Amino acid sequence: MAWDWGAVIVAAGRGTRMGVAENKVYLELAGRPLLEYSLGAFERCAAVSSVVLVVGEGEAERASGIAAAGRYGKVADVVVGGAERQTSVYAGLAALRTEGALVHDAARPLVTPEQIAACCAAAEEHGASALAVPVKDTIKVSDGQGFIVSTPERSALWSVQTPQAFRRAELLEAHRQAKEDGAAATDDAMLVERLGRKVAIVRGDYANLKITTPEDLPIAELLLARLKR
Ligand SMILES: Nc1ccn([C@@H]2O[C@H](COP(=O)(O)OP(=O)(O)OP(=O)(O)O)[C@@H](O)[C@H]2O)c(=O)n1
Ligand SMILES: C[C@](O)(CO)[C@H](O)COP(=O)(O)O
Repeated sequence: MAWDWGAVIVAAGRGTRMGVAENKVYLELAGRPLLEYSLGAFERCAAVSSVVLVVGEGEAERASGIAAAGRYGKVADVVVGGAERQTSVYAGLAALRTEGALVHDAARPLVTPEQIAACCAAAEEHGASALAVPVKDTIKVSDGQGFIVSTPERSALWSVQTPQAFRRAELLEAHRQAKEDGAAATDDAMLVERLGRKVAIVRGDYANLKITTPEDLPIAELLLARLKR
């Protein structure tokens, strides 16, 4: 890679949709905390030199302990996140020093070093990139009252994942601008898109699922056993 790459791994959520009392990134997947899988993938990706781990209030010791026990030596900093994913990413970015910045959800444990490297390569070529898979279902837009208003053409729809990769200064600027404008986004690409920049799609893998609701965990266990990640 031409750029030096660092990663922000966001792990400061609550897991509300998971319906558990603790932050879901500490739930076990095949006997190891979810968080460890992402740390492992970034550790094994040669393109990445450092990782900033963003954790919840009061969780720094627990997260640092997991990073130390697993010898994830690329973890350069552990910072406390915010109330929303967007504020957590912003906090992590502020602590990153590399030219390239990857952003990844700790809630996506099945990411691979190859996918991370592919995002870095595409961002170096196009300015920014995001891992994504083609949508399999037909997607409807609702009126918010329980009725369908339209059906977007499926062939143009992608379900975007993480990692997403950017030039760090550009992503920081996009976050700064969004904060100033009061713009909320559910991913980082969206913040860069709103500044008129292009984000390249990197074809990902359906197995890189986000552990969001209870049925996702047993599915991830099956995938893990099958894919030997
Ligand atoms: N304030 C927040 C919210 C989310 N995240 C992180 O962003 C990723 C994706 O978020 P999501 O799946 O929504 O996680 P939660 O916020 O924990 O889940 P929920 O929305 O169901 O509460 C997760 O790795 C989560 O830890 C974060 O760092 N800070
Ligand atoms: C960033 C993301 O994982 C891309 O699919 C997703 O948007 C995170 O959303 P969430 O609302 O934090 O679950």
